[in-house]
Amino acid sequence: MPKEIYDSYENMLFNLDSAAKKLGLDYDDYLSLRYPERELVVSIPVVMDNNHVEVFTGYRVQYSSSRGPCKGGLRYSNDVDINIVKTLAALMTWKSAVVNIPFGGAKGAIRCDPSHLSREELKRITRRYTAMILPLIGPEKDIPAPDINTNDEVMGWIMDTYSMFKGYSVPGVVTGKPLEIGGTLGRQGATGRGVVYIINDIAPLIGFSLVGAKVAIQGFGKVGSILAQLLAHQGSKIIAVCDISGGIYRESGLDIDDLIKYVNNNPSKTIKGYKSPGVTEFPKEEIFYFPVDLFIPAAKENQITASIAKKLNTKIIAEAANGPTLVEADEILESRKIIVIPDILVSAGGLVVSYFEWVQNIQSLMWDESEVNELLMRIMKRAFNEVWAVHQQREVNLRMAAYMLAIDRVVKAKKIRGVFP
Ligand SMILES: NC(=O)C1=CN([C@@H]2O[C@H](COP(=O)(O)OP(=O)(O)OC[C@H]3O[C@@H](n4cnc5c(N)ncnc54)[C@H](OP(=O)(O)O)[C@@H]3O)[C@@H](O)[C@H]2O)C=CC1
Ligand SMILES: O=C(O)CCC(=O)C(=O)O
Repeated sequence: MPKEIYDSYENMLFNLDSAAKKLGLDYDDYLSLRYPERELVVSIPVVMDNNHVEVFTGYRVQYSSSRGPCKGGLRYSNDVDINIVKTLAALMTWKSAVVNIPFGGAKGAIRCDPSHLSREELKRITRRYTAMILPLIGPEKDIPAPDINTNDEVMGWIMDTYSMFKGYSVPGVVTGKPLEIGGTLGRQGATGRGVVYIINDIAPLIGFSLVGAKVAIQGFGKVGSILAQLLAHQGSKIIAVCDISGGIYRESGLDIDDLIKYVNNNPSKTIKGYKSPGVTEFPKEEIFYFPVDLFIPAAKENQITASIAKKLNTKIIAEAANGPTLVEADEILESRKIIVIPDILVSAGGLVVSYFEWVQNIQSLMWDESEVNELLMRIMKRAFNEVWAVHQQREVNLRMAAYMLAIDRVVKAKKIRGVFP
């Protein structure tokens, strides 16, 4: 058993190397996949509301463009560094390949705490960051999208800044933007919707039913809240959720529609202070320990460590967050027969609908929401079936199956392009 790996990039490399080995790849054929194509670190000077200047650090990592333009979200958080951005950019590469859409992978971040910044400060930081990464992005090169603590409004600011430099409107430079400026119907709930589609796909194959299933969810943001709502509407009991402020629990299931309304109206945009009959509070670190049928990490990476894996009391984990499970935890979960549906498959819904948004932008088309959701379901189902087939044929777990599918596709693209001898 390998030592417990807390370095997220090492964690990703471990999975990449294992998949390459199982595929029987030559080291020469996949060595370049262990490195990002391009990394940019920028220092962003911004005049704050108090008229003093602060300098923020920003990142954009383009991991691979072998299968198409680089694609991936932009995160605002105090705990980002180049290592985590590289990891997330790699995961985007594998994710695009698993769902077989013509994108590579990228990720961006700005080290900041948005809860301590005014809207105007955030806007100035975003605009300056955009100007500084401008040579790297564009509809044919690299297309940012929302991730932790960013949203459609932030995407609108990026689009505007990029368009100002170009001298004309370029909607296709970002996805996840407001509908009024070229966003697509269906993007806001797409990641959560994709998670629920995949759980519905796997359910009959493993004798699982979402109706009446007990669920715990870590993270109640853009992804966690929507998937909680969709699962609740399908008859699951969401017994516990948490965000950065703490957790809430109700044995008979939380009223998710009511909770979403509460969070939207709460000035802190958290679940803190939510009261309802039968609801009790718990410290957020305890989210892992409720006896449930389905556990969904929807917050951030490196959450499920070996010690947590030993105690998790669930049948299935659906990784809505990117990179929530450490390698050593994976081994423990497998030995405990807990099924892990990996991030690069189950969380791909947002990416897929971003692809639809980009397609609409470059063709000046506008699709109906039903068209978006139907095609999302088809693409997610195709990806699930392909991962499941590798899982069955090669007798590997679902993460390894997804990595094998993805890496094979990226290596083939590189070979066809003549990158390797
Ligand atoms: N947005 C997207 O389309 C996609 C996102 N993802 C991944 O999903 C995850 C969530 O992203 P998203 O929903 O967009 O981000 P948001 O910023 O909208 O939400 C993040 C949620 O996680 C909570 N959170 C953060 N840290 C902790 C913690 N230590 N313990 C418990 N809760 C915590 C936040 O709480 P609070 O709000 O109180 O800070 C918030 O509820 C990330 O891993 C992201 O990379 C994956 C695919 C696509
Ligand atoms: O919508 C996108 O392009 C990317 C979303 C993302 O960052 C992710 O899937 O992690």
